[in-house]
Amino acid sequence: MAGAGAEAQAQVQVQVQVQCPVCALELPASHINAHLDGCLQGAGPEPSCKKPRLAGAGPTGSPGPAALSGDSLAQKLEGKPLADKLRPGSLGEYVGQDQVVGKDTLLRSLLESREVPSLILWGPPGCGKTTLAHIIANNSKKNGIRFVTLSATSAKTTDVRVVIDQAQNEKRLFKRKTILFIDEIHRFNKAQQDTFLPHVECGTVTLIGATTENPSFQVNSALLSRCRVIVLEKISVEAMKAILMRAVRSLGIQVLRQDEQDTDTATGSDSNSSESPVCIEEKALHTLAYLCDGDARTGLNGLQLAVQARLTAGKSSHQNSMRMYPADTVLITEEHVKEGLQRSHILYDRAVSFALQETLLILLCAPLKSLASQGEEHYNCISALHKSMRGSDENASLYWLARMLEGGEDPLYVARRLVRFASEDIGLADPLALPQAVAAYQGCHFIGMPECEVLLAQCVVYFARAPKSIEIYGAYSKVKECLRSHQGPLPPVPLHLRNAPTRLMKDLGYGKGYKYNPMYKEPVNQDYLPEELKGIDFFKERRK
Ligand SMILES: Nc1ncnc2c1ncn2[C@@H]1O[C@H](COP(=O)(O)OP(=O)(O)OP(=O)(O)O)[C@@H](O)[C@H]1O
Repeated sequence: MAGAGAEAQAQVQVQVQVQCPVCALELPASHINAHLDGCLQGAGPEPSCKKPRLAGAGPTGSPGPAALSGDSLAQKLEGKPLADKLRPGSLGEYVGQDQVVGKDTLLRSLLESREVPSLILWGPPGCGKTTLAHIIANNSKKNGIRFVTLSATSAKTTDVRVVIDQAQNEKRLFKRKTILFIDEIHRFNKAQQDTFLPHVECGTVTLIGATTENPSFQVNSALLSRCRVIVLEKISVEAMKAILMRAVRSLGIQVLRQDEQDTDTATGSDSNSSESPVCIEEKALHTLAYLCDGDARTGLNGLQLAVQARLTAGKSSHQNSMRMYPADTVLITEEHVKEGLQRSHILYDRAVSFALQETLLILLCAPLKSLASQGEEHYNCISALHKSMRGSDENASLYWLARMLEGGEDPLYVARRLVRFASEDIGLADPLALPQAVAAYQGCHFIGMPECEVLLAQCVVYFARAPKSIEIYGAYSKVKECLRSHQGPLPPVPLHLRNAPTRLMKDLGYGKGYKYNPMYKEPVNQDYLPEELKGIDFFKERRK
C-alpha cells in the first residue's frame, strides 16, 4: 500500500508545473533546474524565455509586464535594497559556488535528502552565505522544521537561551526540529558560543553559522568539531554577470550589446522596445561584474544606485545614437555604474573614508577596501608580501604591498613587519637592511599616508633584492629551544663571568679568574657558557 501511495505521489510530482523565476515560463518541475541553468548563465534567455519577472516580486513572485517605464521602475526600486528583493529562494536560482552546491556535492545531497547537519558557512562578504541559509530555511520549512535566525551583532546570550528553550519544547511536545541560523557568528565571544554547544551536541538545535572570518580562529573548537565547514568563494565574474543579468531582466531594463549599439537592437527583455525606456550597456554590466570583486551585494547595490541616479538625473544624452529607441530613453553607461558602485560603498561601507580619494582610485580600490577590513585577508596579504620578499620576487613584493596599502592597511603595520624581516630573512647577509627598515618605519610615522607609500616601496624592493640569511634567526631559535627543553633549574652563571661590585661578592668568588680580553694580544682561552653547555654550537647548520 505504502509503495502504491508513494508511486501515486511521484506521479503527481512529475506533473507539477512551476514558473521560471527569471523568465516566468511555466514548465514541469523536473525541467526547472536545467532550464534555469540556461536562463541564468546564458547571455540571453532561452528562445522560450520571453517574459521578464518584475523587480519586487520575490524569487517566487508573479511575473509582471515585460518592461517598465522610468517612473514605474523608480517605484520598484524603492523600499528594500535590490539585493534583498532578488535573494534566491531555491538552489535552482543560486548562481555559482558549484564546489559547494553543484551536482554530486555532499551539501546538495544532504539537502535533497532533507538531512541538514550543523554547518559553518565561511566566505567573503556578499558571496551568498545568508542566501544559502535562506534556501536551507525554505527547504526546511517545507519539511516541517523550524528555522530561527539570530544575528550575532545584535543578539544577546539571553536571546540564544530563549531560542534554545523554545527548541527544547518543540522537540519534546511536537517532535519538531529547529535550525538556528546565526549570522556573523564570529561576533559571539567564546562564552556566548558555549551557550549552545551542549544543545547542538544533543541535537536540540541544528546550528548554521555564517562568518567572514576563519572559523578556526573565531569559532569555539568544540563547537567547530560538531559542524561541517562549508567554504564559499568570491562569486566569479561569470556568475556575477549572470546575477546582474537576472537583475536587469527582473527590472525590465533592456541590455544594449556593444556590437549592437549601432544596429539598434537590444536583449534582456521583451522585444517590444518601445515599452522599455530604460537601457543599460552590456559593457556596463561586465564592468560592474569585475569591479564588485565577487561581492554580489556590492554589484546589485551598485546597479540599483546607478539606475536610481539615472532616473533622477533625467533622460539620456545618448539618445541620438540609439535610433530605434524613443527620444526619452534613459541609457545607463559604464560611467554610471562606476558612480553607482562608488555610491554603494559610501552608503554601505561606513568604515571607509573616501574624502581624500579621487574618483578612479575609489573605483579601483573599493573592492580592496572591503578586503582589507576582513581579518583573515589582512594576514594573508602580509604573509604573501613576506614570502615574496623572501623569494626575491620584487614584482610580487610590490604588488602585495600596494594591495595592502590601497586596501586601507595601516602603513606602520607593514613597516613593523619590514623591521622584523630585515633580521629574520636578511640578517648579517646585509646588515644595512635593519637600519633601512627602522628608517622606513620612522619615515612612515613622520609623514603618514599617502606620502609614505614610496618609502615602504623602496624598502620592500631593497629587501626583495637583498641577499638572504637566516643564520641568526636559526641560531636564536635553537637557543630558545635549548632553554625551553631544559629540565630542572637553569645552570648558574659561571662565577668568573659575574660582576663583583661589593666585597661580599668578591669574597664569594664573583669575577674570580676572569680574563679581560683587551689585555691579551692573543685569543683568550676562556669559557663563556655554563659548564653543562660546553662545546654546544647553535650555528651548526649554518646557511647563507
Ligand atoms: N550565489 C548567488 N546567486 C544569486 N544571488 C546571490 C548569490 N549570492 C549572493 N547573492 C545576492 O547577493 C546578496 C547578498 O548575499 P548574502 O547576503 O547571501 O551574502 P553573505 O555572504 O551572507 O554576505 P555578508 O557576509 O556580507 O552577510 C543576496 O541578497 C543576493 O541577492
